[in-house]
Amino acid sequence: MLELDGISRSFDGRRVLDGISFNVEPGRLTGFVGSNGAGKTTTMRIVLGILAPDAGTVIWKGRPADHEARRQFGYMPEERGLYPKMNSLDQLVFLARLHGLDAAGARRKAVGLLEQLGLGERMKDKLESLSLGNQQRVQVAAALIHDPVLLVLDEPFSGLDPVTVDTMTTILRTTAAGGVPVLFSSHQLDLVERICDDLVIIAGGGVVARGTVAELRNERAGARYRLVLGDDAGWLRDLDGIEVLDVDGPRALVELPDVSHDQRLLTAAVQRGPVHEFSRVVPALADIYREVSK
Ligand SMILES: Nc1ncnc2c1ncn2[C@@H]1O[C@H](COP(=O)(O)OP(=O)(O)OP(=O)(O)O)[C@@H](O)[C@H]1O
Repeated sequence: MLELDGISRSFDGRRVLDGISFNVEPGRLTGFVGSNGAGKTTTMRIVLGILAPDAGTVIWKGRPADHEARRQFGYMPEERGLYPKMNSLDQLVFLARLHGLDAAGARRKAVGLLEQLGLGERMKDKLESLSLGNQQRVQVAAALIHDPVLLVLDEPFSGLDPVTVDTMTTILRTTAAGGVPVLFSSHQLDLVERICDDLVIIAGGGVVARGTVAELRNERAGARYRLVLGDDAGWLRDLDGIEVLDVDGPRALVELPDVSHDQRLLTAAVQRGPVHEFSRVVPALADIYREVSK
């Protein structure tokens, strides 16, 4: 539904984005990952129309995104940008009115969102008096105040404790479940791996990997297997065509010529005795990230 097609952008003659293309599908959480300075914020700003690309197109529902389409996008910028001295309710009412709601409608919407985000009791407190996690919730509320058709968030999880991470995750999931494409950047790979449906990794100005987390992990999994047997696994060294990488008592790590040999290995192990664990070693997202970002 959101499509980035060949987006390029330079600053002071230095090319930061060089033909970035990927899609963000409705109803899915897409994680956007890349090292510091890889160009995530620049990409998001281009999606929102805050920055213009030197080349390429942002396409929304099959057409180049124009001002009208972008008015309906929701954005939580890296620099946040709400007023610290104003209370949450007033800020949200103000934003809702900018989006065309009347006074009563704006208030209803703002109160509803704040209550949904667990801030009902604090809505009259100045933003600066709230904890970082609660401030972040207000920032998300600001991005959601006009029921956006697309939600883009720059590092929404940064600085949050595990409980607030869960609240933020629920907010993003609920938004996605309503059919909204959600794109968020993060440096917390374990978190990205856990919550996102699709993943885009950028490095060196381009997209170096994209797909579902499972696809990316399975594509890069070799034919390496971990076994935990009933007793010493040293006998695996005598099996033809199997490279034993490590044996530690009943535990072993082996490499097969390819995955089609796995049943032969399993059968041999079962014939010898109990098999407590037999699993293909699949790389973690952090390993994939390291590999593709080199
Ligand atoms: N307005 C600007 N003028 C000059 N250079 C810029 C500008 N905006 C971004 N850059 C440069 O472009 C590169 C990409 O920056 P960007 O903020 O998009 O990266 P990022 O992936 O979001 O990084 P981080 O993870 O650290 O937030 C950086 O080298 C940055 O210094």
